[in-house]
Amino acid sequence: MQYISTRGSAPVLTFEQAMLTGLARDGGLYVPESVPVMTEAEIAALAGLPYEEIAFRVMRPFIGETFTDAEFKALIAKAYAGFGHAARAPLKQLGPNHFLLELFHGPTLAFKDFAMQLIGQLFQAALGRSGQRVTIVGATSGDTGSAAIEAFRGLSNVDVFILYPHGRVSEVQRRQMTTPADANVHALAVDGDFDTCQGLLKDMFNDFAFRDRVGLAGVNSINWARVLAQVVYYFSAAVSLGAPHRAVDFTVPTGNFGDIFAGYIARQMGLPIGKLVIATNQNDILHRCLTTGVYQTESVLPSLSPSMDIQVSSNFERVLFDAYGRDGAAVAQLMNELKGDGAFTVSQGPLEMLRDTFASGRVSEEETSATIARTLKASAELLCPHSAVGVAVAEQNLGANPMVTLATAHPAKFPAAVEGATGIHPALPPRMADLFDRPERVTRMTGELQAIEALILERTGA
Ligand SMILES: Cc1ncc(COP(=O)(O)O)c(C=O)c1O
Ligand SMILES: N[C@@H](CCOP(=O)(O)O)C(=O)O
Repeated sequence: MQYISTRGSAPVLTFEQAMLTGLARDGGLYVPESVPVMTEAEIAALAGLPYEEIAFRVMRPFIGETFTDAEFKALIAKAYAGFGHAARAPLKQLGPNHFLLELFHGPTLAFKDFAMQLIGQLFQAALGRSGQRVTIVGATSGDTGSAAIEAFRGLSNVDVFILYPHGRVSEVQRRQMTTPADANVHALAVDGDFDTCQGLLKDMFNDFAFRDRVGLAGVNSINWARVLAQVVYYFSAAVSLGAPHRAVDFTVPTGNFGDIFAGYIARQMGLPIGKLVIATNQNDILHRCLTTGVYQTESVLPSLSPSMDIQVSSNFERVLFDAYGRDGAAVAQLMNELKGDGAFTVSQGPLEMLRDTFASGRVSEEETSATIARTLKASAELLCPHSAVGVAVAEQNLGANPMVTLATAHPAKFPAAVEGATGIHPALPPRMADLFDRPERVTRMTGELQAIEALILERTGA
C-alpha cells in the first residue's frame, strides 16, 4: 500500500512514512493510492466481533509491512484498553430509526481519542525501533489538543506542542491541555482562531529547514493515520444495524472534515452507507459550498460548538482530489486560489460528484440549544453542542435507512452550553474531578510564525 499527495508532486510514501510525515512536502495531504475493498462476506463477518478485532480487520490492508499482524493487534489492544465502555463506541437509540454513536468514552472524552490513542501506540512502536526523535505540533479548536497530549505525554522521544486559539476553547478543554505536568507537553495559547493555528502549523510544515531540524510530525487529521482509525467505527456501527444486508445513513458534526472523510473512505471500502450528511454550525462553509459551488471563507464566528468553529476544512482537499479525478495539479490550483483570494469555485463535474456523495445542513445557535433540550426530554440523552448540531441535521434527513448520528464529545466538556440549554450541569467523570484544582502551564503567543518556531527550537534544543 502506497500513499500519494493530493497535490501530485510529493514523494510516494509507505504507511509508516506517511504517518510520521504528516503534511506532504508539496503542501498536499496523503491518501492511499487506491482504497482496498472489503467483500460483502468480509463485512458481514464483522458483526458481533469486539471493537478491537473490527479495527484490525478494517485497518490491516492499509498498513502494508509497517507492523506484523501480531504487533498491530497488540497495539490496537493497548490503544483501546483505557476506554470507559466495553463496546468502545456504543450505539444508543434516539428514535424509531435514529441512533447515536457515542464516541466520547475515551480518556479525553471526545472522538479524537479513537485515533489519537492508536497513533500514540503506532508512533511509539515506529520511533522505538528507528531511534528517531520527533516534534509533534498540533493545531486545535479544543479536542485534538487534549487527545494528543494524553496520547504522547511523558514519552522520551517526542515533544508535543499544541496551538489553541486563546479564549476560544471551553474551560474544560483548556485545562485538559494546560494542566498535564509532563516536561514534553507545551500548550501555546495563540491570538486568533483555529484557522490561525492551523495556518501556522501548515506554514511550519512548508518551512523545510525548520521542519527537518526539529523532526516535525503532525497529529491533526491531515495525518492519514488519524483518518484511518476513524473509519473503524463506521463499520462497527453499521454492522450492528444490519449492514451489509441493509444500508445505513450517517450524520457527522463537521469542522475540519476529517471525521466525515473517514465515513467516505468506509463507503469506498464497500460499506453500504446511504446518506452521508455534513452537519455544520453557523460556520457553515461546507454547507454553503455544496449549495452554491463556491468555497468562500468568512470570519470565524464563536459558537456554542467551538470545536467546529473552522473555515478552512483541511480534509475537504482529500475529497476534492477524488472529485477532480485525482488531478493533483487541479487541486493545487484550487488551494492556491484559496490562499490568495480566500475562495475558489468548484467546477460543475466535481460539484455534481460532491452533491451525489454528501448531503448537508446548517444549525443555528438557537436550534443547537433547543436540540439539546428536546433530546434530553425525548430520549434522556444529554448531548454536547457538537452532537446536537449533528442530531438536528439528522432529524431533517431521516429516511428509510437507519440513521446514525456521531456524538463526538461528552457533554461535560461544554458545561456552559449544556447548562444553558437544560439547567443541568454535566459532571466530569471522577478521574477528572480535580481538573479545576490542578495548576495550569501555558505560554501565550501572538500568531507570529517566527516567534513560535523560535520557542519550539529553544524548548526542544534542536
Ligand atoms: C467535538 C467535535 N465535534 C466535531 C468536530 C468536527 O470534526 P472534524 O474536524 O473531523 O470535521 C470536532 C473537531 O474536529 C470536535 O472536536
Ligand atoms: N475540532 C478539532 C479541530 C482539529 O481537527 P483535526 O481532526 O484535524 O485534528 C479540534 O478539536 O482540535
